[in-house]
Amino acid sequence: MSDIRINISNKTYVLAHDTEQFHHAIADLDFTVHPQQFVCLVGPSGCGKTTLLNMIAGLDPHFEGQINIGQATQSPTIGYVFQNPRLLPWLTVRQNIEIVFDDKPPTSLIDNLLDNMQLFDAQHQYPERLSLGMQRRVSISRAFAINPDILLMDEPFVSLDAPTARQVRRLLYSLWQKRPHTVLFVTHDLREAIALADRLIFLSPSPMRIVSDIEVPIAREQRTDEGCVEAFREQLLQNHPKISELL
Ligand SMILES: Nc1ncnc2c1ncn2[C@@H]1O[C@H](COP(=O)(O)OP(=O)(O)OP(=O)(O)O)[C@@H](O)[C@H]1O
Repeated sequence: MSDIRINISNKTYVLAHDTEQFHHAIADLDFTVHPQQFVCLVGPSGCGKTTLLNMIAGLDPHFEGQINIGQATQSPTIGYVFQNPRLLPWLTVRQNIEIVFDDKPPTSLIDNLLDNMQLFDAQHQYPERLSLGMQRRVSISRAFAINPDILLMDEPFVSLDAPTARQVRRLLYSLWQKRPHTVLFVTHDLREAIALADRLIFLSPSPMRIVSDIEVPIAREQRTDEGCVEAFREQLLQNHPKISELL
């Protein structure tokens, strides 16, 4: 897998054709993500983060600019964890993960994912019986199942209570360490971003641009130390006061 280059000069939504009303969502956004880098995108509500992920996923081709992922000859595999877990209610946990395969996947692959996400005992349950935290773990497992080159995650822990979010974050992190992929992870939570990311990209209100692009210098083994994360957060807010306006 090579670098991902994102260079978007303009993304505009047409709000009403008859009155020529537009929303200028993204302008002059240019950055490169290196293989297996974990990047958190942080920006205010409505600034265009989901729009950007949809464009990278190929779900929205209507923009000016270029997104270059991997080799031109080989299209990359992209996993997408949406804000809403989007599980199929008539399928069990296990079937909701298996559904991303054309043929039946190896039993051990699904077993390992279920095990890693602490879902093994719930594998035959249907989504309506699952807590939101469990549903989110299923959707993360489903995205990892295809062993993606790039994993797009759109606020996957939003609306979870703090202890559940911490638990799912730890599970995600340990899964990612076993199978590192390039990750673009959207969040509003600066502590969460610092605990997970190699790099933080702060984004402006629309039209969305990069405000700051900052490496996280904390060693991986120290990321579970909340004191360490908090100290870096305070330092960041002090050195880059504009960031607090974006949270
Ligand atoms: N299909 C669409 N048609 C018109 N406007 C849209 C469409 N999709 C998104 N928008 C607008 O584009 C802007 C960016 O939306 P987007 O969902 O990408 O923001 P976001 O940063 O992901 O927000 P949040 O953090 O609240 O999820 C918003 O003003 C939104 O109303």
